[in-house]
Amino acid sequence: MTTETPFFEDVQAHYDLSDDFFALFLDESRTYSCAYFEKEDYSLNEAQIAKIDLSLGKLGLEPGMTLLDVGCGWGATALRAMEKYGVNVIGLTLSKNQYGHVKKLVEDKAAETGLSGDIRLQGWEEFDGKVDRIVSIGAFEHFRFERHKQFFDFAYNALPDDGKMLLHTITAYGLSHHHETGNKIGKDDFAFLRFIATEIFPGGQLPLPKQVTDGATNAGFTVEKIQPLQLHYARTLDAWSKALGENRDKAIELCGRANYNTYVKYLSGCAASFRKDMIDVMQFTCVKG
Ligand SMILES: C[S@@+](CC[C@H](N)C(=O)[O-])C[C@H]1O[C@@H](n2cnc3c(N)ncnc32)[C@H](O)[C@@H]1O
Repeated sequence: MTTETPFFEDVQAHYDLSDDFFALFLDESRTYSCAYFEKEDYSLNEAQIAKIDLSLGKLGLEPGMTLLDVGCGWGATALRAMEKYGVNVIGLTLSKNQYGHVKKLVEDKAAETGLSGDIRLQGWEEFDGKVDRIVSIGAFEHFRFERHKQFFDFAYNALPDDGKMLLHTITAYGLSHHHETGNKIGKDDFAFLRFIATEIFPGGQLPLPKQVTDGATNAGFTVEKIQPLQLHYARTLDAWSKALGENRDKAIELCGRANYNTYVKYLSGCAASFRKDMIDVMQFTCVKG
């Protein structure tokens, strides 16, 4: 456990806008991260389940283990882990709305399966237990550079000698990458990323892939595999944009025209940033031992 206070206010400013609003464009599992279109004809929901299975499948889960989900969102990964792998789960979120939504679902699943399911309104900064495996999907972007070392040390110490962590995060590319690839990046591209880090995800920061691998290896992990999913995120964002557009009137009724317009800009602009190779999204399999 660290002595740091999690960034509750910044995180809640985004996720606690309105559950009904997010439900208008997310799939029915309310997974809010890059889907994995493993098969060309997958629906968004099938691709979200495929991403969750891809992530959990890298962890070597065995029935009876305890899995920590750092940034459990609306609970799809924790529920799937209980159902498919027979593991106990602890899920952490900083969002009050997500906590209210997932706690009951996971408790019901625990009663049905005889497993333990514990959802907490708590940051990893405040977590003090030992677990067998860690999964973290789409949360690292909120942790801030100055806490990366603490996060990797925390994860390393929470795991047993043969422990594993699957870390899934959006990453940025530096100027040297754009020089090498001949990618034409302009002021507007950087202005868009600033808009995301101020108006959409306040305090959000995108690491370079090397920052993730250095952070993990400095803590003692070996990064066994890195899997980029860049164009899968563009496609996910297209699906969210389309669904939001189809629900325009309801979205405006729930959250106002300004929020609707901001989300249209955010979702379509992020899809373009993935396609332009400005940003990527990667799964890092970090193993101890
Ligand atoms: C983009 S959502 C992803 C949710 C989920 N993993 C998914 O794929 O749908 C990011 C999640 O990270 C959580 N989060 C952000 N900072 C956190 C922290 N310091 N500790 C724990 N959770 C955090 C948020 O509350 C939210 O649940």
